[in-house]
Amino acid sequence: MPNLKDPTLLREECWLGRGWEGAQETLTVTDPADGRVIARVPKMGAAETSDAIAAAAEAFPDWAARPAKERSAILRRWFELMLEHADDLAALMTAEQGKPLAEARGEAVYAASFAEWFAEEAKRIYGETIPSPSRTSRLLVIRQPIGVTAAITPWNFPAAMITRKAAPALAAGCTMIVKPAEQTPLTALALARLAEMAGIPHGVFQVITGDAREIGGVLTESDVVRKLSFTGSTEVGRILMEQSAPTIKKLSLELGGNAPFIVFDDADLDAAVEGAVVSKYRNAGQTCVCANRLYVQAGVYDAFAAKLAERVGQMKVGRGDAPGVTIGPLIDADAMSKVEAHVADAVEKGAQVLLGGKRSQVGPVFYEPTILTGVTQAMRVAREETFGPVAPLFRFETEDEVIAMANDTEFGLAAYFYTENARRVWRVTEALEYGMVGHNTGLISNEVAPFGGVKQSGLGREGSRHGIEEYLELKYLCSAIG
Ligand SMILES: NC(=O)c1ccc[n+]([C@@H]2O[C@H](COP(=O)([O-])OP(=O)(O)OC[C@H]3O[C@@H](n4cnc5c(N)ncnc54)[C@H](O)[C@@H]3O)[C@@H](O)[C@H]2O)c1
Ligand SMILES: O=C[C@H](O)CS(=O)(=O)O
Repeated sequence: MPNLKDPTLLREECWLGRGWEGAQETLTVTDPADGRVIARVPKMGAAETSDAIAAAAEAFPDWAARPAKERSAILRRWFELMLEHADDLAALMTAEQGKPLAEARGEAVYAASFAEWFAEEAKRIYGETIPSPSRTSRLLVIRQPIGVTAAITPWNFPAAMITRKAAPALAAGCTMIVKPAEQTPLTALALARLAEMAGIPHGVFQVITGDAREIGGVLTESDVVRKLSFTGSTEVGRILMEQSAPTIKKLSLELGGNAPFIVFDDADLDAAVEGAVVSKYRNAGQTCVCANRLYVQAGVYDAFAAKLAERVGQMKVGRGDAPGVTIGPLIDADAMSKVEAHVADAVEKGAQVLLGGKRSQVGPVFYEPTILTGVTQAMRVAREETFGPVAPLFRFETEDEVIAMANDTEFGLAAYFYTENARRVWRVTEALEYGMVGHNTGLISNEVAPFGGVKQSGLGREGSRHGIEEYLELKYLCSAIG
């Protein structure tokens, strides 16, 4: 475990309504780079989840009744504390998730930005007046917090996926119970420690670790929990959607992706290579918006492949806390098996390995940054989210052909394309069936823009002015004055 500047950020207890709580049974937290146990956290279950829901319900009225400016100031303090402790948050993320330290620090700042943004949005939850159709009535709309909410989050962005939910929830006046991924609880618990330091009252923000199915079952079945925000695989999103149906919960689902990355003949190839690198290899390819399929127009295919290989060949595989490392470990052996299966399937069906294509010597869950050529739609990499540092290059001839291939998936989260043709920008942007599109860039995520997907990549949006609407209900008043 790294030495933290503030050791109180390393928590092996849950942050619940009554404060920090342990449990007889614990779950181990391991460093993915070498499998070492770095901490133990409580294995909480149904009883503790029910208690957390009760505490959240008890805290809700006062938190919702506070002036928005007061909630805003507390969220702002949480933001400031995240920035002040960014190095410690980064050290915890690298220790339990494996990402390179520089990326982890970037995530700490990114996570903090959601608290900053929604501290501001808290003060702008406006209502509406509506011109009445009659002389004797007056109509208006107010926005109110939905109440007790829950969040279930993934391991790949242990900090940002929590604040992207908790910040708007608390800004709106809701209370939130977070169940982080079992692989990355330490970052979540450190955020809880910072929430405690920021003065977020007990019960308003809780972090519970333990049995995912058991905790998730109680959260989804409870009629007190009026909103569930989930980020994770589409498969689990379906399960939670089904479990939430009996209580008609409001849902936000940020699910799987299968991003196309399209390079047209007229693209700036150097820019396209840089965009491909940042989109594909960030977090060792373990991001929901990473380029999963790279479509390159025939006229520039060989040149792009060569440039990309030269650039990727400079990458360094290793532990995330080692100097100069750009590709850290995959999260676990299952992730490694999936990446290997995807590469083997592609090669078996005729693809060639231009670079990498095998496990790194660094360790059992390290995979070499890889480029495949001669890839076709018949291969698994075309249909499934690889979630690893593998760039499969597909060749295409025409714009219509590549749009059809890009849209030939049940996913619709992010898509990218490179062209210098202004007319093509509008044609391709409007034709791509995705929630988010990057033009001449491979990095689109920030706190001010609406993040989310269409089709089976999810429901709703996070961040931006839209993100807070997920935690509000509209109430319409018709007042007779005649
Ligand atoms: N769209 C986005 O913003 C976004 C962001 C990050 C990750 N993801 C997606 O998440 C996936 C990778 O993350 P992951 O492996 O953590 O996903 P996952 O779906 O396996 O797990 C996500 C969370 O759900 C919990 N969970 C799993 N099964 C559950 C159940 N039956 N009941 C209740 N909770 C359950 C896990 O403990 C974890 O906290 C990828 O598909 C990736 O694309 C999407
Ligand atoms: O994995 C997907 C996350 O949303 C990562 S990011 O928001 O694109 O940084």
